[in-house]
Amino acid sequence: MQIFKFGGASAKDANGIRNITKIVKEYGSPQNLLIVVSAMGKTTNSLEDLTKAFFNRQDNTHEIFEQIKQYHFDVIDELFEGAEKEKVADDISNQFVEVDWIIEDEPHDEFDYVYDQIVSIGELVSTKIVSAYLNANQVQNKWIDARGYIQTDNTYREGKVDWDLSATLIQNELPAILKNEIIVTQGFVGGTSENFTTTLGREGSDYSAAIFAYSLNAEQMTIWKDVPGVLNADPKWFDNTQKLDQLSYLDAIELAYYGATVIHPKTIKPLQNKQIPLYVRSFIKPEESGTVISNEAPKKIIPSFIFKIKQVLISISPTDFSFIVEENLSDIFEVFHATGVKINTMHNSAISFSVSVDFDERKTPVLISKLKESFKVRYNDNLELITIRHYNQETIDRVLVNKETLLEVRSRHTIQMVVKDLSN
Ligand SMILES: Nc1ncnc2c1ncn2[C@@H]1O[C@H](COP(=O)(O)OP(=O)(O)O)[C@@H](O)[C@H]1O
Ligand SMILES: N[C@@H](CC(=O)OP(=O)(O)O)C(=O)O
Repeated sequence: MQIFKFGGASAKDANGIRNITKIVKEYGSPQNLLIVVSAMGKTTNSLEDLTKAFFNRQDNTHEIFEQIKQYHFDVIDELFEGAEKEKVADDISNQFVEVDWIIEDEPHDEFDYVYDQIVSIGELVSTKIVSAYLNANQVQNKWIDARGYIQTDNTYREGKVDWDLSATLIQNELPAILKNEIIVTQGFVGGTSENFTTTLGREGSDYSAAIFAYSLNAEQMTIWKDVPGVLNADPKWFDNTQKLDQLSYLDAIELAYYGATVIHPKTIKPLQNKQIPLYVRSFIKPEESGTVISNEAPKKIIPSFIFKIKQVLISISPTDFSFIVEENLSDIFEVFHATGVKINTMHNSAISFSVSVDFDERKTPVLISKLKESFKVRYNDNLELITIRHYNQETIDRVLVNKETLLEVRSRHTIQMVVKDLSN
């Protein structure tokens, strides 16, 4: 059993979908292959814009949606002909109608719930297109709705997976189908016991693929990316990156956790639990070997760099004479939990607790005002968080050129620095 995952970058246009088909034909097998696909290109961002526009009752709500639809219909136009084209276009129109119904009403429901009902459409339509194109090109496959298999609670935008139920549903139904044909399904989406749609968190399609891999006891999982494999830094920010041919599960979890966006952080643990190797390979050069993530540690350790921008460094101190650890930490964590803000790094002294978090236009102001109800709060925004895994002094010096360090946290293998860019 193999799992392939194709992300938005690989399915961004008609040529991308042709390339996916070529890869499946060359490197996949006609049975025992489950393919997880994300929304096409940057569709999820556009659907987020649509959800916000709908909530803010913006005049351009319908215009944004029309652009999203047109993007998909243009791809269908390029990929299919005649009756087949009409059939696929009809199917996609029917999917989009579900969103039309939502945005024609007034926004009454909770934002996160509505977000999931709208944003999930990206994966539903991309998989219909990919599945139809594969079938039209001699790759027999069945489209399945992941919402019937990946079961979550109702934490919208960050659905918590019910592993036992999901694994049971997957094991009960999918192996029989996979004996005869390939399955094509959605990443990122799940379903609740009441049949509402949830999403698993941004970039969660890798995680979906891992849930299927775990539940089906796959021999291996491959994520096809626009990079040659896992590199020691994001090539969008860093020149002269090096490919890591081999990576231990532990290092991969740490890199993803600290923000290496090449793999969703929740992806690795389920694979590690079942010792399923994860291959990260290039859809541009599929013949190359990529990176393998498994139990085997590489012989040579290469330092890795992770940058996160738009950081807010928040310093929290008691308004009375109490110490931070003994008396205040649980209250502070409670506020972070209640506002759904994740801490990227933290440090405490006797009377202050500092954290760095991603700036979020909705959540950050709420977090700060809630903290201000009980604490003295100071904050600094527009900062960067630099993490170096397997650091040494030379690597630290390299990243700190023209930066002022505001916070530093070190462990044996990892250093994190919150810095201000002085060149702006
Ligand atoms: N350490 C890293 N190694 C490789 N790519 C990285 C790394 N960190 C971040 N990236 C970024 O991850 C991107 C691929 O992931 P992503 O855009 O989520 O793909 P997809 O959406 O197609 O699944 C690359 O284009 C690269 O910019
Ligand atoms: N489409 C979702 C889920 C996802 O994982 O996408 P990608 O595989 O393109 O990162 C997102 O953009 O968040």
